[in-house]
Amino acid sequence: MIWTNDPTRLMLVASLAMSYALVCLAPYLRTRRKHLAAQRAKAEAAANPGWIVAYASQTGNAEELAEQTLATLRLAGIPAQLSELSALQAEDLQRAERILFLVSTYGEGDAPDGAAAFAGRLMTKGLALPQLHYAVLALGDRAYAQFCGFGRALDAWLQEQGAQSLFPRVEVNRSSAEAIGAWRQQLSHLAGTSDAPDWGAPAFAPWRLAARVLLNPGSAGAPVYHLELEPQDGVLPAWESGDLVQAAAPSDPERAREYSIASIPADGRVHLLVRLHTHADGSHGAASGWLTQQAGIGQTVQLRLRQHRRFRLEDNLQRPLILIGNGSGIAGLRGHLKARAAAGRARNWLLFGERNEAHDYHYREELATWQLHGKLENLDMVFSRDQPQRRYVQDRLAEQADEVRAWVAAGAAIYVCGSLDGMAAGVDAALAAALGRDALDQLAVVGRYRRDVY
Ligand SMILES: Cc1cc2nc3c(=O)[nH]c(=O)nc-3n(C[C@H](O)[C@H](O)[C@H](O)COP(=O)(O)O)c2cc1C
Repeated sequence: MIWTNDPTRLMLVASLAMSYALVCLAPYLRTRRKHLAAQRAKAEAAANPGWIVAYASQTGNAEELAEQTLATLRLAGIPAQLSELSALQAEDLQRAERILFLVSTYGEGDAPDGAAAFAGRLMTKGLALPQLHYAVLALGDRAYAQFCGFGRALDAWLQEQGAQSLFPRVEVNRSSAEAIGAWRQQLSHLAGTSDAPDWGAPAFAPWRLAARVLLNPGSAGAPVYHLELEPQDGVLPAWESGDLVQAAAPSDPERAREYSIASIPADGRVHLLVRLHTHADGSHGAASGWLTQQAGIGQTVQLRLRQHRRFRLEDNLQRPLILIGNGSGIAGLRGHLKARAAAGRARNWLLFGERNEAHDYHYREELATWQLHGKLENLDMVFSRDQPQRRYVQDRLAEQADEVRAWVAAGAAIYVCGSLDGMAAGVDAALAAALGRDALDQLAVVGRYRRDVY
């Protein structure tokens, strides 16, 4: 710069320097303002931690209701956060002033898989919780002996710890709209809103039945059909492998059945595996009878797709995968294998059980093709009735304990899909024997042991 005494020029230089300083300062001030705001928010959050909406869910019902509960609170301006029950530590419970628990029940009155560790870790001990106000929404099904067993146990434990209930436990039988309505009403009352969004019945959409094939002619078991469906409006909704559909017979829309989706959106259709259910009196199950016997090709079927986060691949897409199942459980596992093949993930090990190789080897060619192209590293098919001594998938798993340990040590995740009776408990025991019970529980907590058993 050339030195000058000219006052006009001096003014100009000074104002330029000032503008430059402001330009430099503005981002700094913005960042600082943001920083201070974040600090203030943090301090406020510490002073008033807000409400916690904690859920324990196996197939997503409790999770979905927890999300709706959270939305209702936030709409009312109440700070609230969502948490899986298993993520809560003793200190969180002792610090919190308000927690809404939404939990389902599995097994025989047990916690859903993901919450087993919470039940074992915290609910077996005493923990003073006099500051805690809470409510429980317990999901279950009256067809089971221990109706809402886990929700009731959680409620009783909280009472014993001195926590105070905000209103009596609400029990939901088979997603009853009435009970869910009662929970919503209590919530609106607490939150001081009358304009809570309606959590109305899920919307079903019309789909066209495009194909149906009997997969197991001559089987000793009930007939299993492969179905393909296309949306009537031609617009394929998004879903991920592991998700479910709900389907109901037109004659009995109240009793929708859930089926695992056996395809991925790239297939252009929803594939389902439906086993025809026959009651003792010879009549067919409403949904399975409708889907496999009554609905004709081209006819409209009402479906609703449902996210099933607990059984999605998520981060496990990157990991080696051990897929275990039996019977119609191949549906959910096939969805995952398709997603893996599409993503170029080849470290897949399928252990699958059915009755006879001659009749019940579902998707045989497809599995062989994946193997041939290196997309399925290990395939263990176990046919229970092809030898004098019955053999099940858990027996194979027990023989392969070393291999299971090696895969898990290499970071594998484990997915189990199929029947609860006979398979799920046997597989769980074989995995616990191979890996150790605590290690298996820990895998469930971090989402590396996921089950869709029914
Ligand atoms: C294999 C299995 C076992 C179940 N056991 C029970 C039970 O013992 N008691 C009960 O009330 N409900 C039981 N249920 C019903 C579930 O709790 C109910 O379907 C609930 O809506 C599931 O919610 P979620 O999707 O959040 O896991 C069971 C369901 C299945 C599939």
